[in-house]
Amino acid sequence: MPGVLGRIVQERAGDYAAASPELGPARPAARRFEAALSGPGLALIAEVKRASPSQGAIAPLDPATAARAYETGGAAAISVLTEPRHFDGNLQALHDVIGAVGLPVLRKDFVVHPAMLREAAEWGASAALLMVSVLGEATGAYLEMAHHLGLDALVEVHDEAELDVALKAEARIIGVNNRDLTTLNIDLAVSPRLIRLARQRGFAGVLVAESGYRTPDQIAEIRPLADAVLVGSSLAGSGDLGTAARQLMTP
Ligand SMILES: O=C(O)c1ccccc1NCC(=O)[C@H](O)[C@H](O)COP(=O)(O)O
Repeated sequence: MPGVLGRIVQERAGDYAAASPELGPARPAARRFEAALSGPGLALIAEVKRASPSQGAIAPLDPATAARAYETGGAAAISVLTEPRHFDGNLQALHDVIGAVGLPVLRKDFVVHPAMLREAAEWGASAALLMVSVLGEATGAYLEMAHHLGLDALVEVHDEAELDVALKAEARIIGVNNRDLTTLNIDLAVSPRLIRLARQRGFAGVLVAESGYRTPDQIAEIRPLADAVLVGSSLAGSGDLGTAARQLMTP
């Protein structure tokens, strides 16, 4: 895996190399994250994102305060980055956000070990991100582990081959990332193309457009196609997160 993605995956694998892969007992599926994205209209997943490889430092957000602002601004769910080296995230941020809002919370990380899912469930997250670019054919096994733990899974794809893997794994929620994680280039045409393709292939689950959205006009393009949109940098760096969330999503 080339580029920054390869480096992050290697680092996260090292972080969890000594962790137990035991999941523990099965937990009931609450499906709160899925339900929050399934209502009428385009739902917003607003991301607590303090830094990133593409932007460097974005804003020194207090996670709980940021999440409350997003909730006030109309978000349907919150995404919290827990990767420490490149995104300035951590599990405490996840914990703080879960305690601060009534919305379902997604653990956004580079899941490479079952312990990362166990942690997400134990800390009270509703969902975890599973990246096909990272997990490949193991995506289905990780999806089963997430469901065993009562978690929803946002299964992320960036091209047609990855979409095929997500469909074969019987993902219920598929996210299409506009950002190529090897080059970090953003192409907002990726989500519409793959979302249409997923529907043509009979996918009846939840479809999420991810990354690169900054303006209401860009949101208008994806509104008729996606069930939800995941937005991080443009909201996190806005200075007034609640107002920015509401203005972005106002048609
Ligand atoms: O954001 C990055 O630079 C990045 C680099 C390498 C791997 C992942 C990366 N981002 C993860 C995400 O998918 C985004 O945080 C999320 O979709 C929100 O994107 P944006 O609204 O563009 O911040």
